[in-house]
Amino acid sequence: MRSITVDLGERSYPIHIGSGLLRKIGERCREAGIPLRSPLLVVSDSEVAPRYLAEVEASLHEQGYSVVSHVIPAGEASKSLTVYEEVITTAIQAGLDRSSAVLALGGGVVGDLAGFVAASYMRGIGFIQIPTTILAHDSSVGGKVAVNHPLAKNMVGAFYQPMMVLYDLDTLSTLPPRQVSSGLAEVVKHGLILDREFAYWCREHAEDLLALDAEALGYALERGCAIKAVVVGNDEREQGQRAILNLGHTIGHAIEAVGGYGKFLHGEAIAIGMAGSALLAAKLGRDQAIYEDTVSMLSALSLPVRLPAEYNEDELMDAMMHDKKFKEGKMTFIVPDSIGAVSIVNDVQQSDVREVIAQLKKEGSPW
Ligand SMILES: NC(=O)c1ccc[n+]([C@@H]2O[C@H](COP(=O)([O-])OP(=O)(O)OC[C@H]3O[C@@H](n4cnc5c(N)ncnc54)[C@H](O)[C@@H]3O)[C@@H](O)[C@H]2O)c1
Ligand SMILES: O=C(O)C(=O)C[C@@H](O)[C@H](O)[C@H](O)COP(=O)(O)O
Ligand SMILES: [Zn+2]
Repeated sequence: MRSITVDLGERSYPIHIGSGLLRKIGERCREAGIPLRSPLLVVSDSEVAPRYLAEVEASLHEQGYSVVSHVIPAGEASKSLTVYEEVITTAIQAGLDRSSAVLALGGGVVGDLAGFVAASYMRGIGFIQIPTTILAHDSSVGGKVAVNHPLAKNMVGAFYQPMMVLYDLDTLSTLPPRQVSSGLAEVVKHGLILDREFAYWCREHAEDLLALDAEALGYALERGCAIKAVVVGNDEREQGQRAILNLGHTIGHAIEAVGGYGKFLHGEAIAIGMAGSALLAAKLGRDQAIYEDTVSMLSALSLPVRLPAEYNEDELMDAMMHDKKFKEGKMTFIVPDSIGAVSIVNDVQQSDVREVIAQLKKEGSPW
């Protein structure tokens, strides 16, 4: 097992990454000081629960915890205010108190939703992330928790750090191939924003990563978590530099909202968004090679880099203007300066964004 610390003073916490961690969860909760008399709530989804929930519950019971589990339907549509209310109802009925904790067993959907439950139930109780997707190396670290609104992604949420992240890499072996690629989009994003060598490494090792080779995947996820931990440690509430983690998300979030949540997976939408940011970079005078390298990296990871023709430009622009990245009448984009370095550009012209969208659609279907 390897551990990385997210350094946030009194809110610091460890990310434990390794094999066989699910069966140790009970012990970890005891070590973290979660009292036995307060019930725990495990939130999971309909794909993850049949595979991994029993092991988690058994580990908690073994230590003497009383546990209630709430299983949501798998998929992005569950990151909603409706499902949020259902989970809160379970928490109240199960008698969770202010010393209780919520454990998120699943991908980013479960993590973001359960995290918002933990942040808001009785104004905040304990929270533990148990990620089971590649993508969740990103979502389980950093404390952004939220649910979606039909008009805009992650619109209702909070900054709320977990007490720990327990990343059992054994769970990743059951991920469907499309989810593997989607998760790798955020992995390569961490290279594209801050680590040139790592970004090219991802392209070189794309086949190993797609095949879930344990050594390659372990290295990639550790590197991704480490980069994220540093950025969050320096700017927890996105007052400045944390915004670089949003590379590809200005267009990506709009694609998710306009297409209907779940049509494109989050990582797929962000891949198209990262291709768009690289096109914008060329429009703003950066080297065209950035776009070519970005697209070759994403394509090697079996990710889309084009937008289907049916996506309406006005609807996408409208969605972008409801996003958190639209402030004081201006649109923010994270723009690559080179592979491994980006700038936060706060005054992107809408006409440039429209041209980028048109270009992303030019060659038709992304696959
Ligand atoms: N909070 C953040 O900082 C942050 C960062 C990145 C993404 N996100 C959010 O994360 C979400 C996407 O996360 P995701 O890609 O993990 O999606 P997800 O949680 O929907 O999981 C993807 C799919 O894989 C299934 N699954 C999960 N683990 C599995 C396993 N081990 N074996 C088999 N199937 C498994 C799930 O049931 C689901 O169908 C989006 O809502 C995105 O906005 C948040
Ligand atoms: O942690 C962050 O900060 C990120 O931006 C990570 C993103 O990958 C993630 O999708 C995040 O949820 C987007 O945040 P938002 O503030 O744009 O909703
Ligand atoms: Zn993301």
